[in-house]
Order: sequence, then C-alpha cells, then structure tokens
Amino acid sequence: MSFYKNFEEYNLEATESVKEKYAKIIEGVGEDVSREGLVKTPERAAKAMMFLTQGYEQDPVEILKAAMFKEDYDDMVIIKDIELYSLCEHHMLPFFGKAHVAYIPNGHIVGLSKIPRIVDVFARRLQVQERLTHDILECLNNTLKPQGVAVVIEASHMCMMMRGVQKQNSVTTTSGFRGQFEKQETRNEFLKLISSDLS
Ligand SMILES: Nc1nc2c(ncn2[C@@H]2O[C@H](COP(=O)(O)OP(=O)(O)OP(=O)(O)O)[C@@H](O)[C@H]2O)c(=O)[nH]1
Ligand SMILES: [Zn+2]
Repeated sequence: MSFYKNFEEYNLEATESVKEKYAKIIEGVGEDVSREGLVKTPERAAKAMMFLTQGYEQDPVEILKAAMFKEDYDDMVIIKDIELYSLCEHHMLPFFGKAHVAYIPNGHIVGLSKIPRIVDVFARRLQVQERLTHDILECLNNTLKPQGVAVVIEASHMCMMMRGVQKQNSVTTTSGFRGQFEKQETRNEFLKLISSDLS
C-alpha cells in the first residue's frame, strides 16, 4: 500500500462507518445533523479522523528500508524540530509539538525525509506521548541498527488545555536513548545541539 495516498480515499468502507457514527455524535450533543451547516459534517469529520489515524495502515519498516544507503559516516545525525500532531488515546483530543531525533550510523544512513515520515506514522494513531517516543526509538533502533538513537518529544496536550485541568502553558517532555546515547557525554552533546540555535 502506498503511503503517499490519502487513507480515506482507499478505505471507503471504514470511512462510511465512521461517518455514520459522527452523525450519531452530532445528534447526541443535541444538534440537528440535517441542517445546512452540518449536513456534510459527518463525512468531513470521518475523512479527517481517517487522515489523523492513517498510521495504522502504514509500515514504518518499509518506509525506512526504501531509503537506506551504505555509508561510512559515523558521527551524529540530528533532525530537530520535526512538528508532530497526534491524538491522545484517553480523550481523542490532539497533542502537538516537536520531535527531535538523532542517530549514529553503523554502516548505513537513511534518507533524511524518512525520519519525519516515521514520526508521522506513529503520531497518526491514538497515542500517549511516552509510547509515541518509544515507538519511534525502537523502530529506528531495530531497522537501522545504528550505534545509537535518541528521541525527544516536547508536546502540549489539548485535553489539559481545553478541558480538565485547563493549563495553557504546560509542556510535556519525553525522551528515549539507546546505544551510544546511553553514555552521558553523547547524550549531552545531543541535548546541547537540539537546544542551540545555530542561525
Ligand atoms: N501519561 C500520559 N497521560 C496522558 C497523555 N495524554 C493524556 N493523558 C492523561 O490521561 C489521563 C486520563 O485520566 P482519567 O482520570 O482517566 O481521565 P479524566 O477524568 O478525563 O482526567 P483529567 O484530564 O484529569 O480530567 C489524564 O491525566 C490525562 O492528562 C499522554 O500522552 N501520556
Ligand atoms: Zn487526553
């Protein structure tokens, strides 16, 4: 299955089923789903939800393996400030922020764009930030088999902003380190580089 196509386009049956349920939700909150402004909303919302959860149908290993190249470079590669949007599995409300990913190659490098693609594959699911962090970390570690891999995610959770505890400025940081990044010196170099503004 191509990961470049809109998920809802080739998953019409599932989209139709989600659409019917959104119509019930709209009625459930006391609205009239047949009024002009809402009549197409179940379909729009279903397409949006299918898009936001398309990661279930994508194979991150396939994505990485499509662009792994033999190369002797064995210093740190960092892709920082990768914007991410996910849905918390507790409230199905968005959490969003940035991922910073690094690895130290071990004979193979990977096409740079594949790292943000992997972030999206795991973010476009019902998630908790901790599992999202580890999913990205383990996928890179097991597929690339690098000398080390590091993932840091900083995110704001709408379920803590719009409702519940209603804290507008809290940011949650999660991190995971494998291989060389378990050494303090390497980890510190990575943390210094992601917090610096080189421009
Ligand atoms: N660890 C973790 N918790 C999350 C994440 N996203 C949302 N949560 C939390 O999931 C918890 C669910 O707690 P519950 O007490 O079952 O739900 P609730 O009554 O809606 O809780 P409140 O949000 O405190 O009103 C809340 O504390 C959320 O803040 C996440 O990515 N990681
Ligand atoms: Zn939540």
